[in-house]
Amino acid sequence: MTSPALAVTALSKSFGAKRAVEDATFSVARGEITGFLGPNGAGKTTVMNMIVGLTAPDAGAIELFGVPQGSRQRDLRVLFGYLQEKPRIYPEMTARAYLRFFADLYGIADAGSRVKEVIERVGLTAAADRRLGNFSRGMQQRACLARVMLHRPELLILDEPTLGLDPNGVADMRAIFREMKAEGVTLLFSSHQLAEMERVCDSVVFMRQGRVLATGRPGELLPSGLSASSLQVELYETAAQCIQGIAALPGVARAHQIGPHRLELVLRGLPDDGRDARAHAVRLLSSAGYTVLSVDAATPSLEDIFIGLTRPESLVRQEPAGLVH
Ligand SMILES: Nc1ncnc2c1ncn2[C@@H]1O[C@H](COP(=O)(O)OP(=O)(O)OP(=O)(O)O)[C@@H](O)[C@H]1O
Repeated sequence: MTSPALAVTALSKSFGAKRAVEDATFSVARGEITGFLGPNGAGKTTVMNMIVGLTAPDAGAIELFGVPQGSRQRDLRVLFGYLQEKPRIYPEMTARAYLRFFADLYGIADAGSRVKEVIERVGLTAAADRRLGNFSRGMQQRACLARVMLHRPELLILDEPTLGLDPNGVADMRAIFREMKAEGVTLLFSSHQLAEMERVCDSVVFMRQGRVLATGRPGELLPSGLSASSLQVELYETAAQCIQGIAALPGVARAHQIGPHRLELVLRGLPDDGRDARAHAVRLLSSAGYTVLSVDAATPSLEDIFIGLTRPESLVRQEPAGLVH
């Protein structure tokens, strides 16, 4: 079996009394885009710094393409590129000069043509001879991304690459990720842009308070308490009037208001079959005297999952403002 691009096992790190990362285990499949998610201070940057060798773990193991970190067999640094959160640029340099400077520093043989290639890859050809200081935040971020891909790494590790970008900048970044994936590059990136993660990620890893809470494919991850028997129900009656009565019905595990006439309902003891669950909900609510206008299987978004995992006491849909930078 082919080894994953990255395997992190039981990784821990403390800074003094602060346990920044505790027993973190996850892997990143080759050729996939993996999103690394968690609230501020979850430990994502610390994990990334340990993966790339900037921070020494207290315990645990890291393998890159099947090779243990610290092994002398191969210089692992050539395998990955790392874009740190808030990377530094040299504002007085043009994008081309900046990239040429690093290409020479890294000893890249075909520096001139490789610089041209990466400039094209991140869509900066027209601006290549402008000074970085005059670039927008999104363009600066693209120049930094170009820098970390100069040496043709097989794995890109990107810490908050979309932080501070406007929606166009985020969409550009997403397109670049997809193109890189199509070329066979593996990506691991942290982000708070949940909707963006959902659209671009093959897999996600959730962290909170130093621990990995969940890993998996976005469509398959379910927050605790949500299951395939979670439904969104639209009623003729107002949700506020009937929420308590519905929550008290036998067979209803939870009921939350999610709109003036909409409820999220979790039924008890049903098989994971959406059709059965919907039919059951209609019968249950109708026989209790409610008028059901529609019932949909609730497909949790990454945002729902994030809230479910990071605030287990609350599965009520909330505005993302408190979670997004
Ligand atoms: N060098 C350090 N010294 C002391 N504490 C640190 C150090 N680096 C990180 N921490 C602490 O470890 C915890 C994890 O921080 P980390 O930066 O890894 O989280 P994060 O998930 O990347 O957060 P953010 O999304 O805000 O960047 C935080 O409580 C942080 O304050």
